[in-house]
This record gives sequence, structure tokens and C-alpha cells, in this order.
Amino acid sequence: MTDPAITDLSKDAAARAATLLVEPGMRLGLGTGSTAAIFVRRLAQRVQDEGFALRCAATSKATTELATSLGLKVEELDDIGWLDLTIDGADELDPDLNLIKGGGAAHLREKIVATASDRMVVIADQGKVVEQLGQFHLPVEVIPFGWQATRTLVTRALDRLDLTQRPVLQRMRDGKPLLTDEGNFILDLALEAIPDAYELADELSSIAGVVEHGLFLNICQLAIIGRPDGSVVELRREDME
Ligand SMILES: O=C[C@H](O)[C@H](O)[C@H](O)COP(=O)(O)O
Repeated sequence: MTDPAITDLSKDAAARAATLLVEPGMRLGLGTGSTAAIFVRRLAQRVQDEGFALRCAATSKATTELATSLGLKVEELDDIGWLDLTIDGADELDPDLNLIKGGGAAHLREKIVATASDRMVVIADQGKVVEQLGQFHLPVEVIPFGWQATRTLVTRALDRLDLTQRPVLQRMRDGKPLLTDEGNFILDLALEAIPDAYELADELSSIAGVVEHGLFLNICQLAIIGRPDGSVVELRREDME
């Protein structure tokens, strides 16, 4: 396992590089998670040093609190309307820049913000880059009402795709299921490999109690992968090279 301090250096390298994509006056989406938090800190520092204005929309209560505490102006997405750029982390990314997100249970708002942006850029360390998605458990946000019936429907969908693993309600807080910022539960799918992410996404999206899954397909345009020595590698979708 990679030393967490090394991983943090890599995340910081990616975050620093991403701050250079931000231009004065931009409408900017702020992601959630440890990498996105480093970006928010780096961005706040740059804004303070250079004194320019930005309009930010955040993807979680945690990011709203962090950004606001650092002096960034955070507004409701609906008050901004549309975003120029969103910068966020990811749990996994494949060579097509398809992603798994939601390790921090924020993927619903993250997907709304990312798809309401002209560009989404992912920042990550090398450990997030995979050949095929699925090693990281796939989060599926479900409405608490009837969640067990929803879980049955998710199981049947997995069966149809010959995926034998079962969805699990495993994220707990104070002995109760963890609630997302939108008051929903998370089912985790430990799939190990997702042979066809588009097919799985379609199946999951067609289930009534599923609010959103953590597959981000065809949404990210650029990934900035940080290295412990402070350098970065940029990955673009193959069809965009
Ligand atoms: O729900 C959380 C988000 O999708 C995060 O962006 C993702 O889990 C990556 O987080 P981290 O940068 O902490 O690995």
C-alpha cells in the first residue's frame, strides 16, 4: 500500500496544477473529498494572493463549509445557473476517463454540478488510475422509502448482467444508515470488475428507488494525475487526443 504522505504529495501536485485552470470571474464547481479539499485550500490561497473574484458552487455541505471558511464565495448552483468548470476528485478513472465516484457519498450532487459545467476536470493520484472500473465499490444512492425493495431490484439488474455480487447497505453512522446530504441511503456494490459500465449505468438508472449511481461516464474531459515529486501527467480521453 502506498504511504499516505506520498499520496498526499501527489494529490497536492494535481490540486496545484488545477488551480492554474481557474480564471478570474469564472463560475466554478468545487468537488468533495480529500483531493478536492486540497484543491479548495490551494484555490483559496491563490484567490487571496491575486485578489480576483469567482463564483463557486459546492458539491456537498462539507465543501461549502470548507470553502466558505477560507473566504471563497459559495452560492447555490441555481443562483449561478451554469458553470464554466468543475474540479473534483475520483475514486477510480479508466483510460476513457470514465469514473467511479461517491466514496464520500457525494456523487449525486457531484454529478449534478459536473454535468452543469462546460468542463469537468478530475484531480487524482496515480493509485486511482485503473484499466477497468470496478475494484472500488460502486456507490448507489437510494431513497430510504422501500430501500429493501430497491435493493432487490438492483440485485436483479446485476443478475441480468451476470454480475453475481450483492448490494450492501454498509455505511453506518451512530448505528444507523449513513444519510447523504440529500437524506438518502447508499448501497455499495463490490463488483471487482465492470465489463460494460454503460450497460450497468442504464440498468441502475431505470430502477425507481435509485436516485443516482457513482458511474460518471463521458463527463470528465481531462484528468490531472499528480506525482509525489510535484509533477503532473495530464490524461485526455482517447477520442479527444
Ligand atoms: O463522494 C465523494 C467523491 O466522489 C470524492 O471525489 C471521491 O470519493 C474521491 O475522494 P478522495 O479524493 O478523498 O479520494
